[in-house]
Amino acid sequence: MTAAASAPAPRTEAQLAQDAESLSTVASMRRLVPYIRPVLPRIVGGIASALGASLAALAIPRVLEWLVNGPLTEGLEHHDTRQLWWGCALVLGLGLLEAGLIYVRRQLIMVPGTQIEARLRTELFEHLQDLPVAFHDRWPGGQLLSRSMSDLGLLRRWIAFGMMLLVVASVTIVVGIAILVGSSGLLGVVYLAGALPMTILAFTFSRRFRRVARQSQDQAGDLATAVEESVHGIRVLKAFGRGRDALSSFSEQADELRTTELTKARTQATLMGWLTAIPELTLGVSLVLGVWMVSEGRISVGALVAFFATAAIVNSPFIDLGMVLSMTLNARTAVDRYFDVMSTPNSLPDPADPVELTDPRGDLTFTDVHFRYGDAPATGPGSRDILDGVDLAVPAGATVALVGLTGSGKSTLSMLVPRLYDVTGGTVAIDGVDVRAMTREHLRSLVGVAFEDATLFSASVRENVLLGAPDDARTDADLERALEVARAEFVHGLPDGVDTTIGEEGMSLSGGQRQRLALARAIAARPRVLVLDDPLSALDVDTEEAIQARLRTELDGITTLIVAHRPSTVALADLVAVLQDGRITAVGRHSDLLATDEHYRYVISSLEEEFVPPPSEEDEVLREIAAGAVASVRDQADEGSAR
Ligand SMILES: Nc1ncnc2c1ncn2[C@@H]1O[C@H](COP(=O)(O)OP(=O)(O)OP(=O)(O)O)[C@@H](O)[C@H]1O
Repeated sequence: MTAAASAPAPRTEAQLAQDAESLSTVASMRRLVPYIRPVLPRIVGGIASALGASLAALAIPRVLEWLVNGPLTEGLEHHDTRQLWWGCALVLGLGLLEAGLIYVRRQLIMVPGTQIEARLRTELFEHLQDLPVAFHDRWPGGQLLSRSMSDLGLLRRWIAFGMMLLVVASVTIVVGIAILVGSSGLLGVVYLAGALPMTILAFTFSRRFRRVARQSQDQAGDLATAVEESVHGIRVLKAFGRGRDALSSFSEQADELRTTELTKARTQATLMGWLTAIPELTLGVSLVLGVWMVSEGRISVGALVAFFATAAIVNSPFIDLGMVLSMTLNARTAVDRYFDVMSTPNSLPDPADPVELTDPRGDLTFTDVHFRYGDAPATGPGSRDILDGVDLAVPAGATVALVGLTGSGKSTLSMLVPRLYDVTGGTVAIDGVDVRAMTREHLRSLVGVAFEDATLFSASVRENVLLGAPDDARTDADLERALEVARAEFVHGLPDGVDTTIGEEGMSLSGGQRQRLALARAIAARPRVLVLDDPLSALDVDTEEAIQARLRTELDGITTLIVAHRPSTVALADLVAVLQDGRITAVGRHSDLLATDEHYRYVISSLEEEFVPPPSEEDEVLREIAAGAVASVRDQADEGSAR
């Protein structure tokens, strides 16, 4: 059994969500510590400034108490206003200090949030690049997009605002209540009694809000996938007139998200309502009690004023707490969703002790290769290995065409060479070295690939073609050579030649043009082993022939495995290998196989049926008849208009 076969099955999205749910909010957020550590001084400075501002605010009522009890009563009786002025100056000073500290807090806290967000996003992108194709088969693009954009945006806002407000609100409440209980005794205890139902409420709210927050962020990801898919497939939707269907299914999803968002907003509004009402209620009760206590001479008027001024200051963080709690739970969901991806290990790791081929020849061998996709059922139909013991040797410098019925596994076999997937049994080797014994970077410097579905990037032609080229083969001459072999000289007619930026995924080019650039890219990489998966399928016959002629000399010395979907592609090859029932059942020259192998004859005849032949003499005659018919229609029209 191979390493890949024994690897644990990847966690599904639902399982990952469950794993995350089992963590406490503190445990979940603790995963951010390595990211927060480098910017910790600024964050601590910001929190300290915010705390200083709150303490300055809490000190103001103490000065007011002293002013009311001292300078305002006794002082004025003795016509002594000096202390009054000093008191006013102190209140002003504390107010200015509070404002100054709030300014410092904002300055300090602004940067860390954006720094952490940028680092998290870059690492996510890096990890996504590193994860194998099998991961991307399972994860919808929109989910990854929403995790790297909106989730990280939520996290930035929490770091810049929520985290600090959480600390400041908690400290202000604790210190404020301690002051209230310490200075006003019974009044403080009454106020404190209100904190108990609020704690219970906050706890119940957290559980409910967490569930709905996760649901809404997951639904937003699904919605992003729907947008991505319909934008990607806009041509198909328009061509089949399915725009309305796409819209109605999108509206359904958008409605679901809206309903979840509303539930979330209602849950938050309920909590905020209670967090506003309970302190106000306790304040009301305290007011009645306080007035009675003053009338009974149990506390001074100054103490009562100070109590209410302090309680007013403590009330506001109670209200903030509702908002901060929901921000924190949103951020926690964002962290969970981020680490769902980041904690997915790479199932195709580099070996601990990699082998490097210093002078590669390019012998490519498949020995008893087995493969099945991760989502294949363990039993029943579809449980068989797609590749079920493939043995094939492509000698260095040879070109072998892989031929088989549709769905026989030709593309799958070709993807095992650059390790886009790993075998689940057997080995794929270059010069006798298992491809899994090399680093992926080294392996991919040896192997060039071009697929039928030519993917290009929104970058210049030059950048696209030289994407995989080694450092010493990136000159203009290298670029021109690759373009010439792939017959992609059309790029010189583009507005900025090879420096023209081609639109998103190269959609501004024709299918054939994209394929030629993808082929040029594979050639520019100067590989020892070239894997071509029907890279000429979108080309007209003349262009294909011209490219084939050029490739035949160019491929001399490069080991080439070419998946053939057209009989003409077979002409490129020295040998043809027939893939049937997951195995190579015959290897030989095209003419020999035609004579000896019944399955090969069947496959070639089915490929010929699909293949549109080049124009024949008969076509030329038909074309002339058609041209004549068009001309006679035009003549009749001219006559009609003359009359
Ligand atoms: N990413 C995937 N996940 C699961 N199954 C897959 C995946 N890609 C291909 N398959 C399945 O593997 C089998 C072989 O597919 P593959 O594309 O290798 O065949 P092929 O011979 O190249 O076909 P064609 O000639 O039509 O291109 C098919 O049954 C296909 O449904």
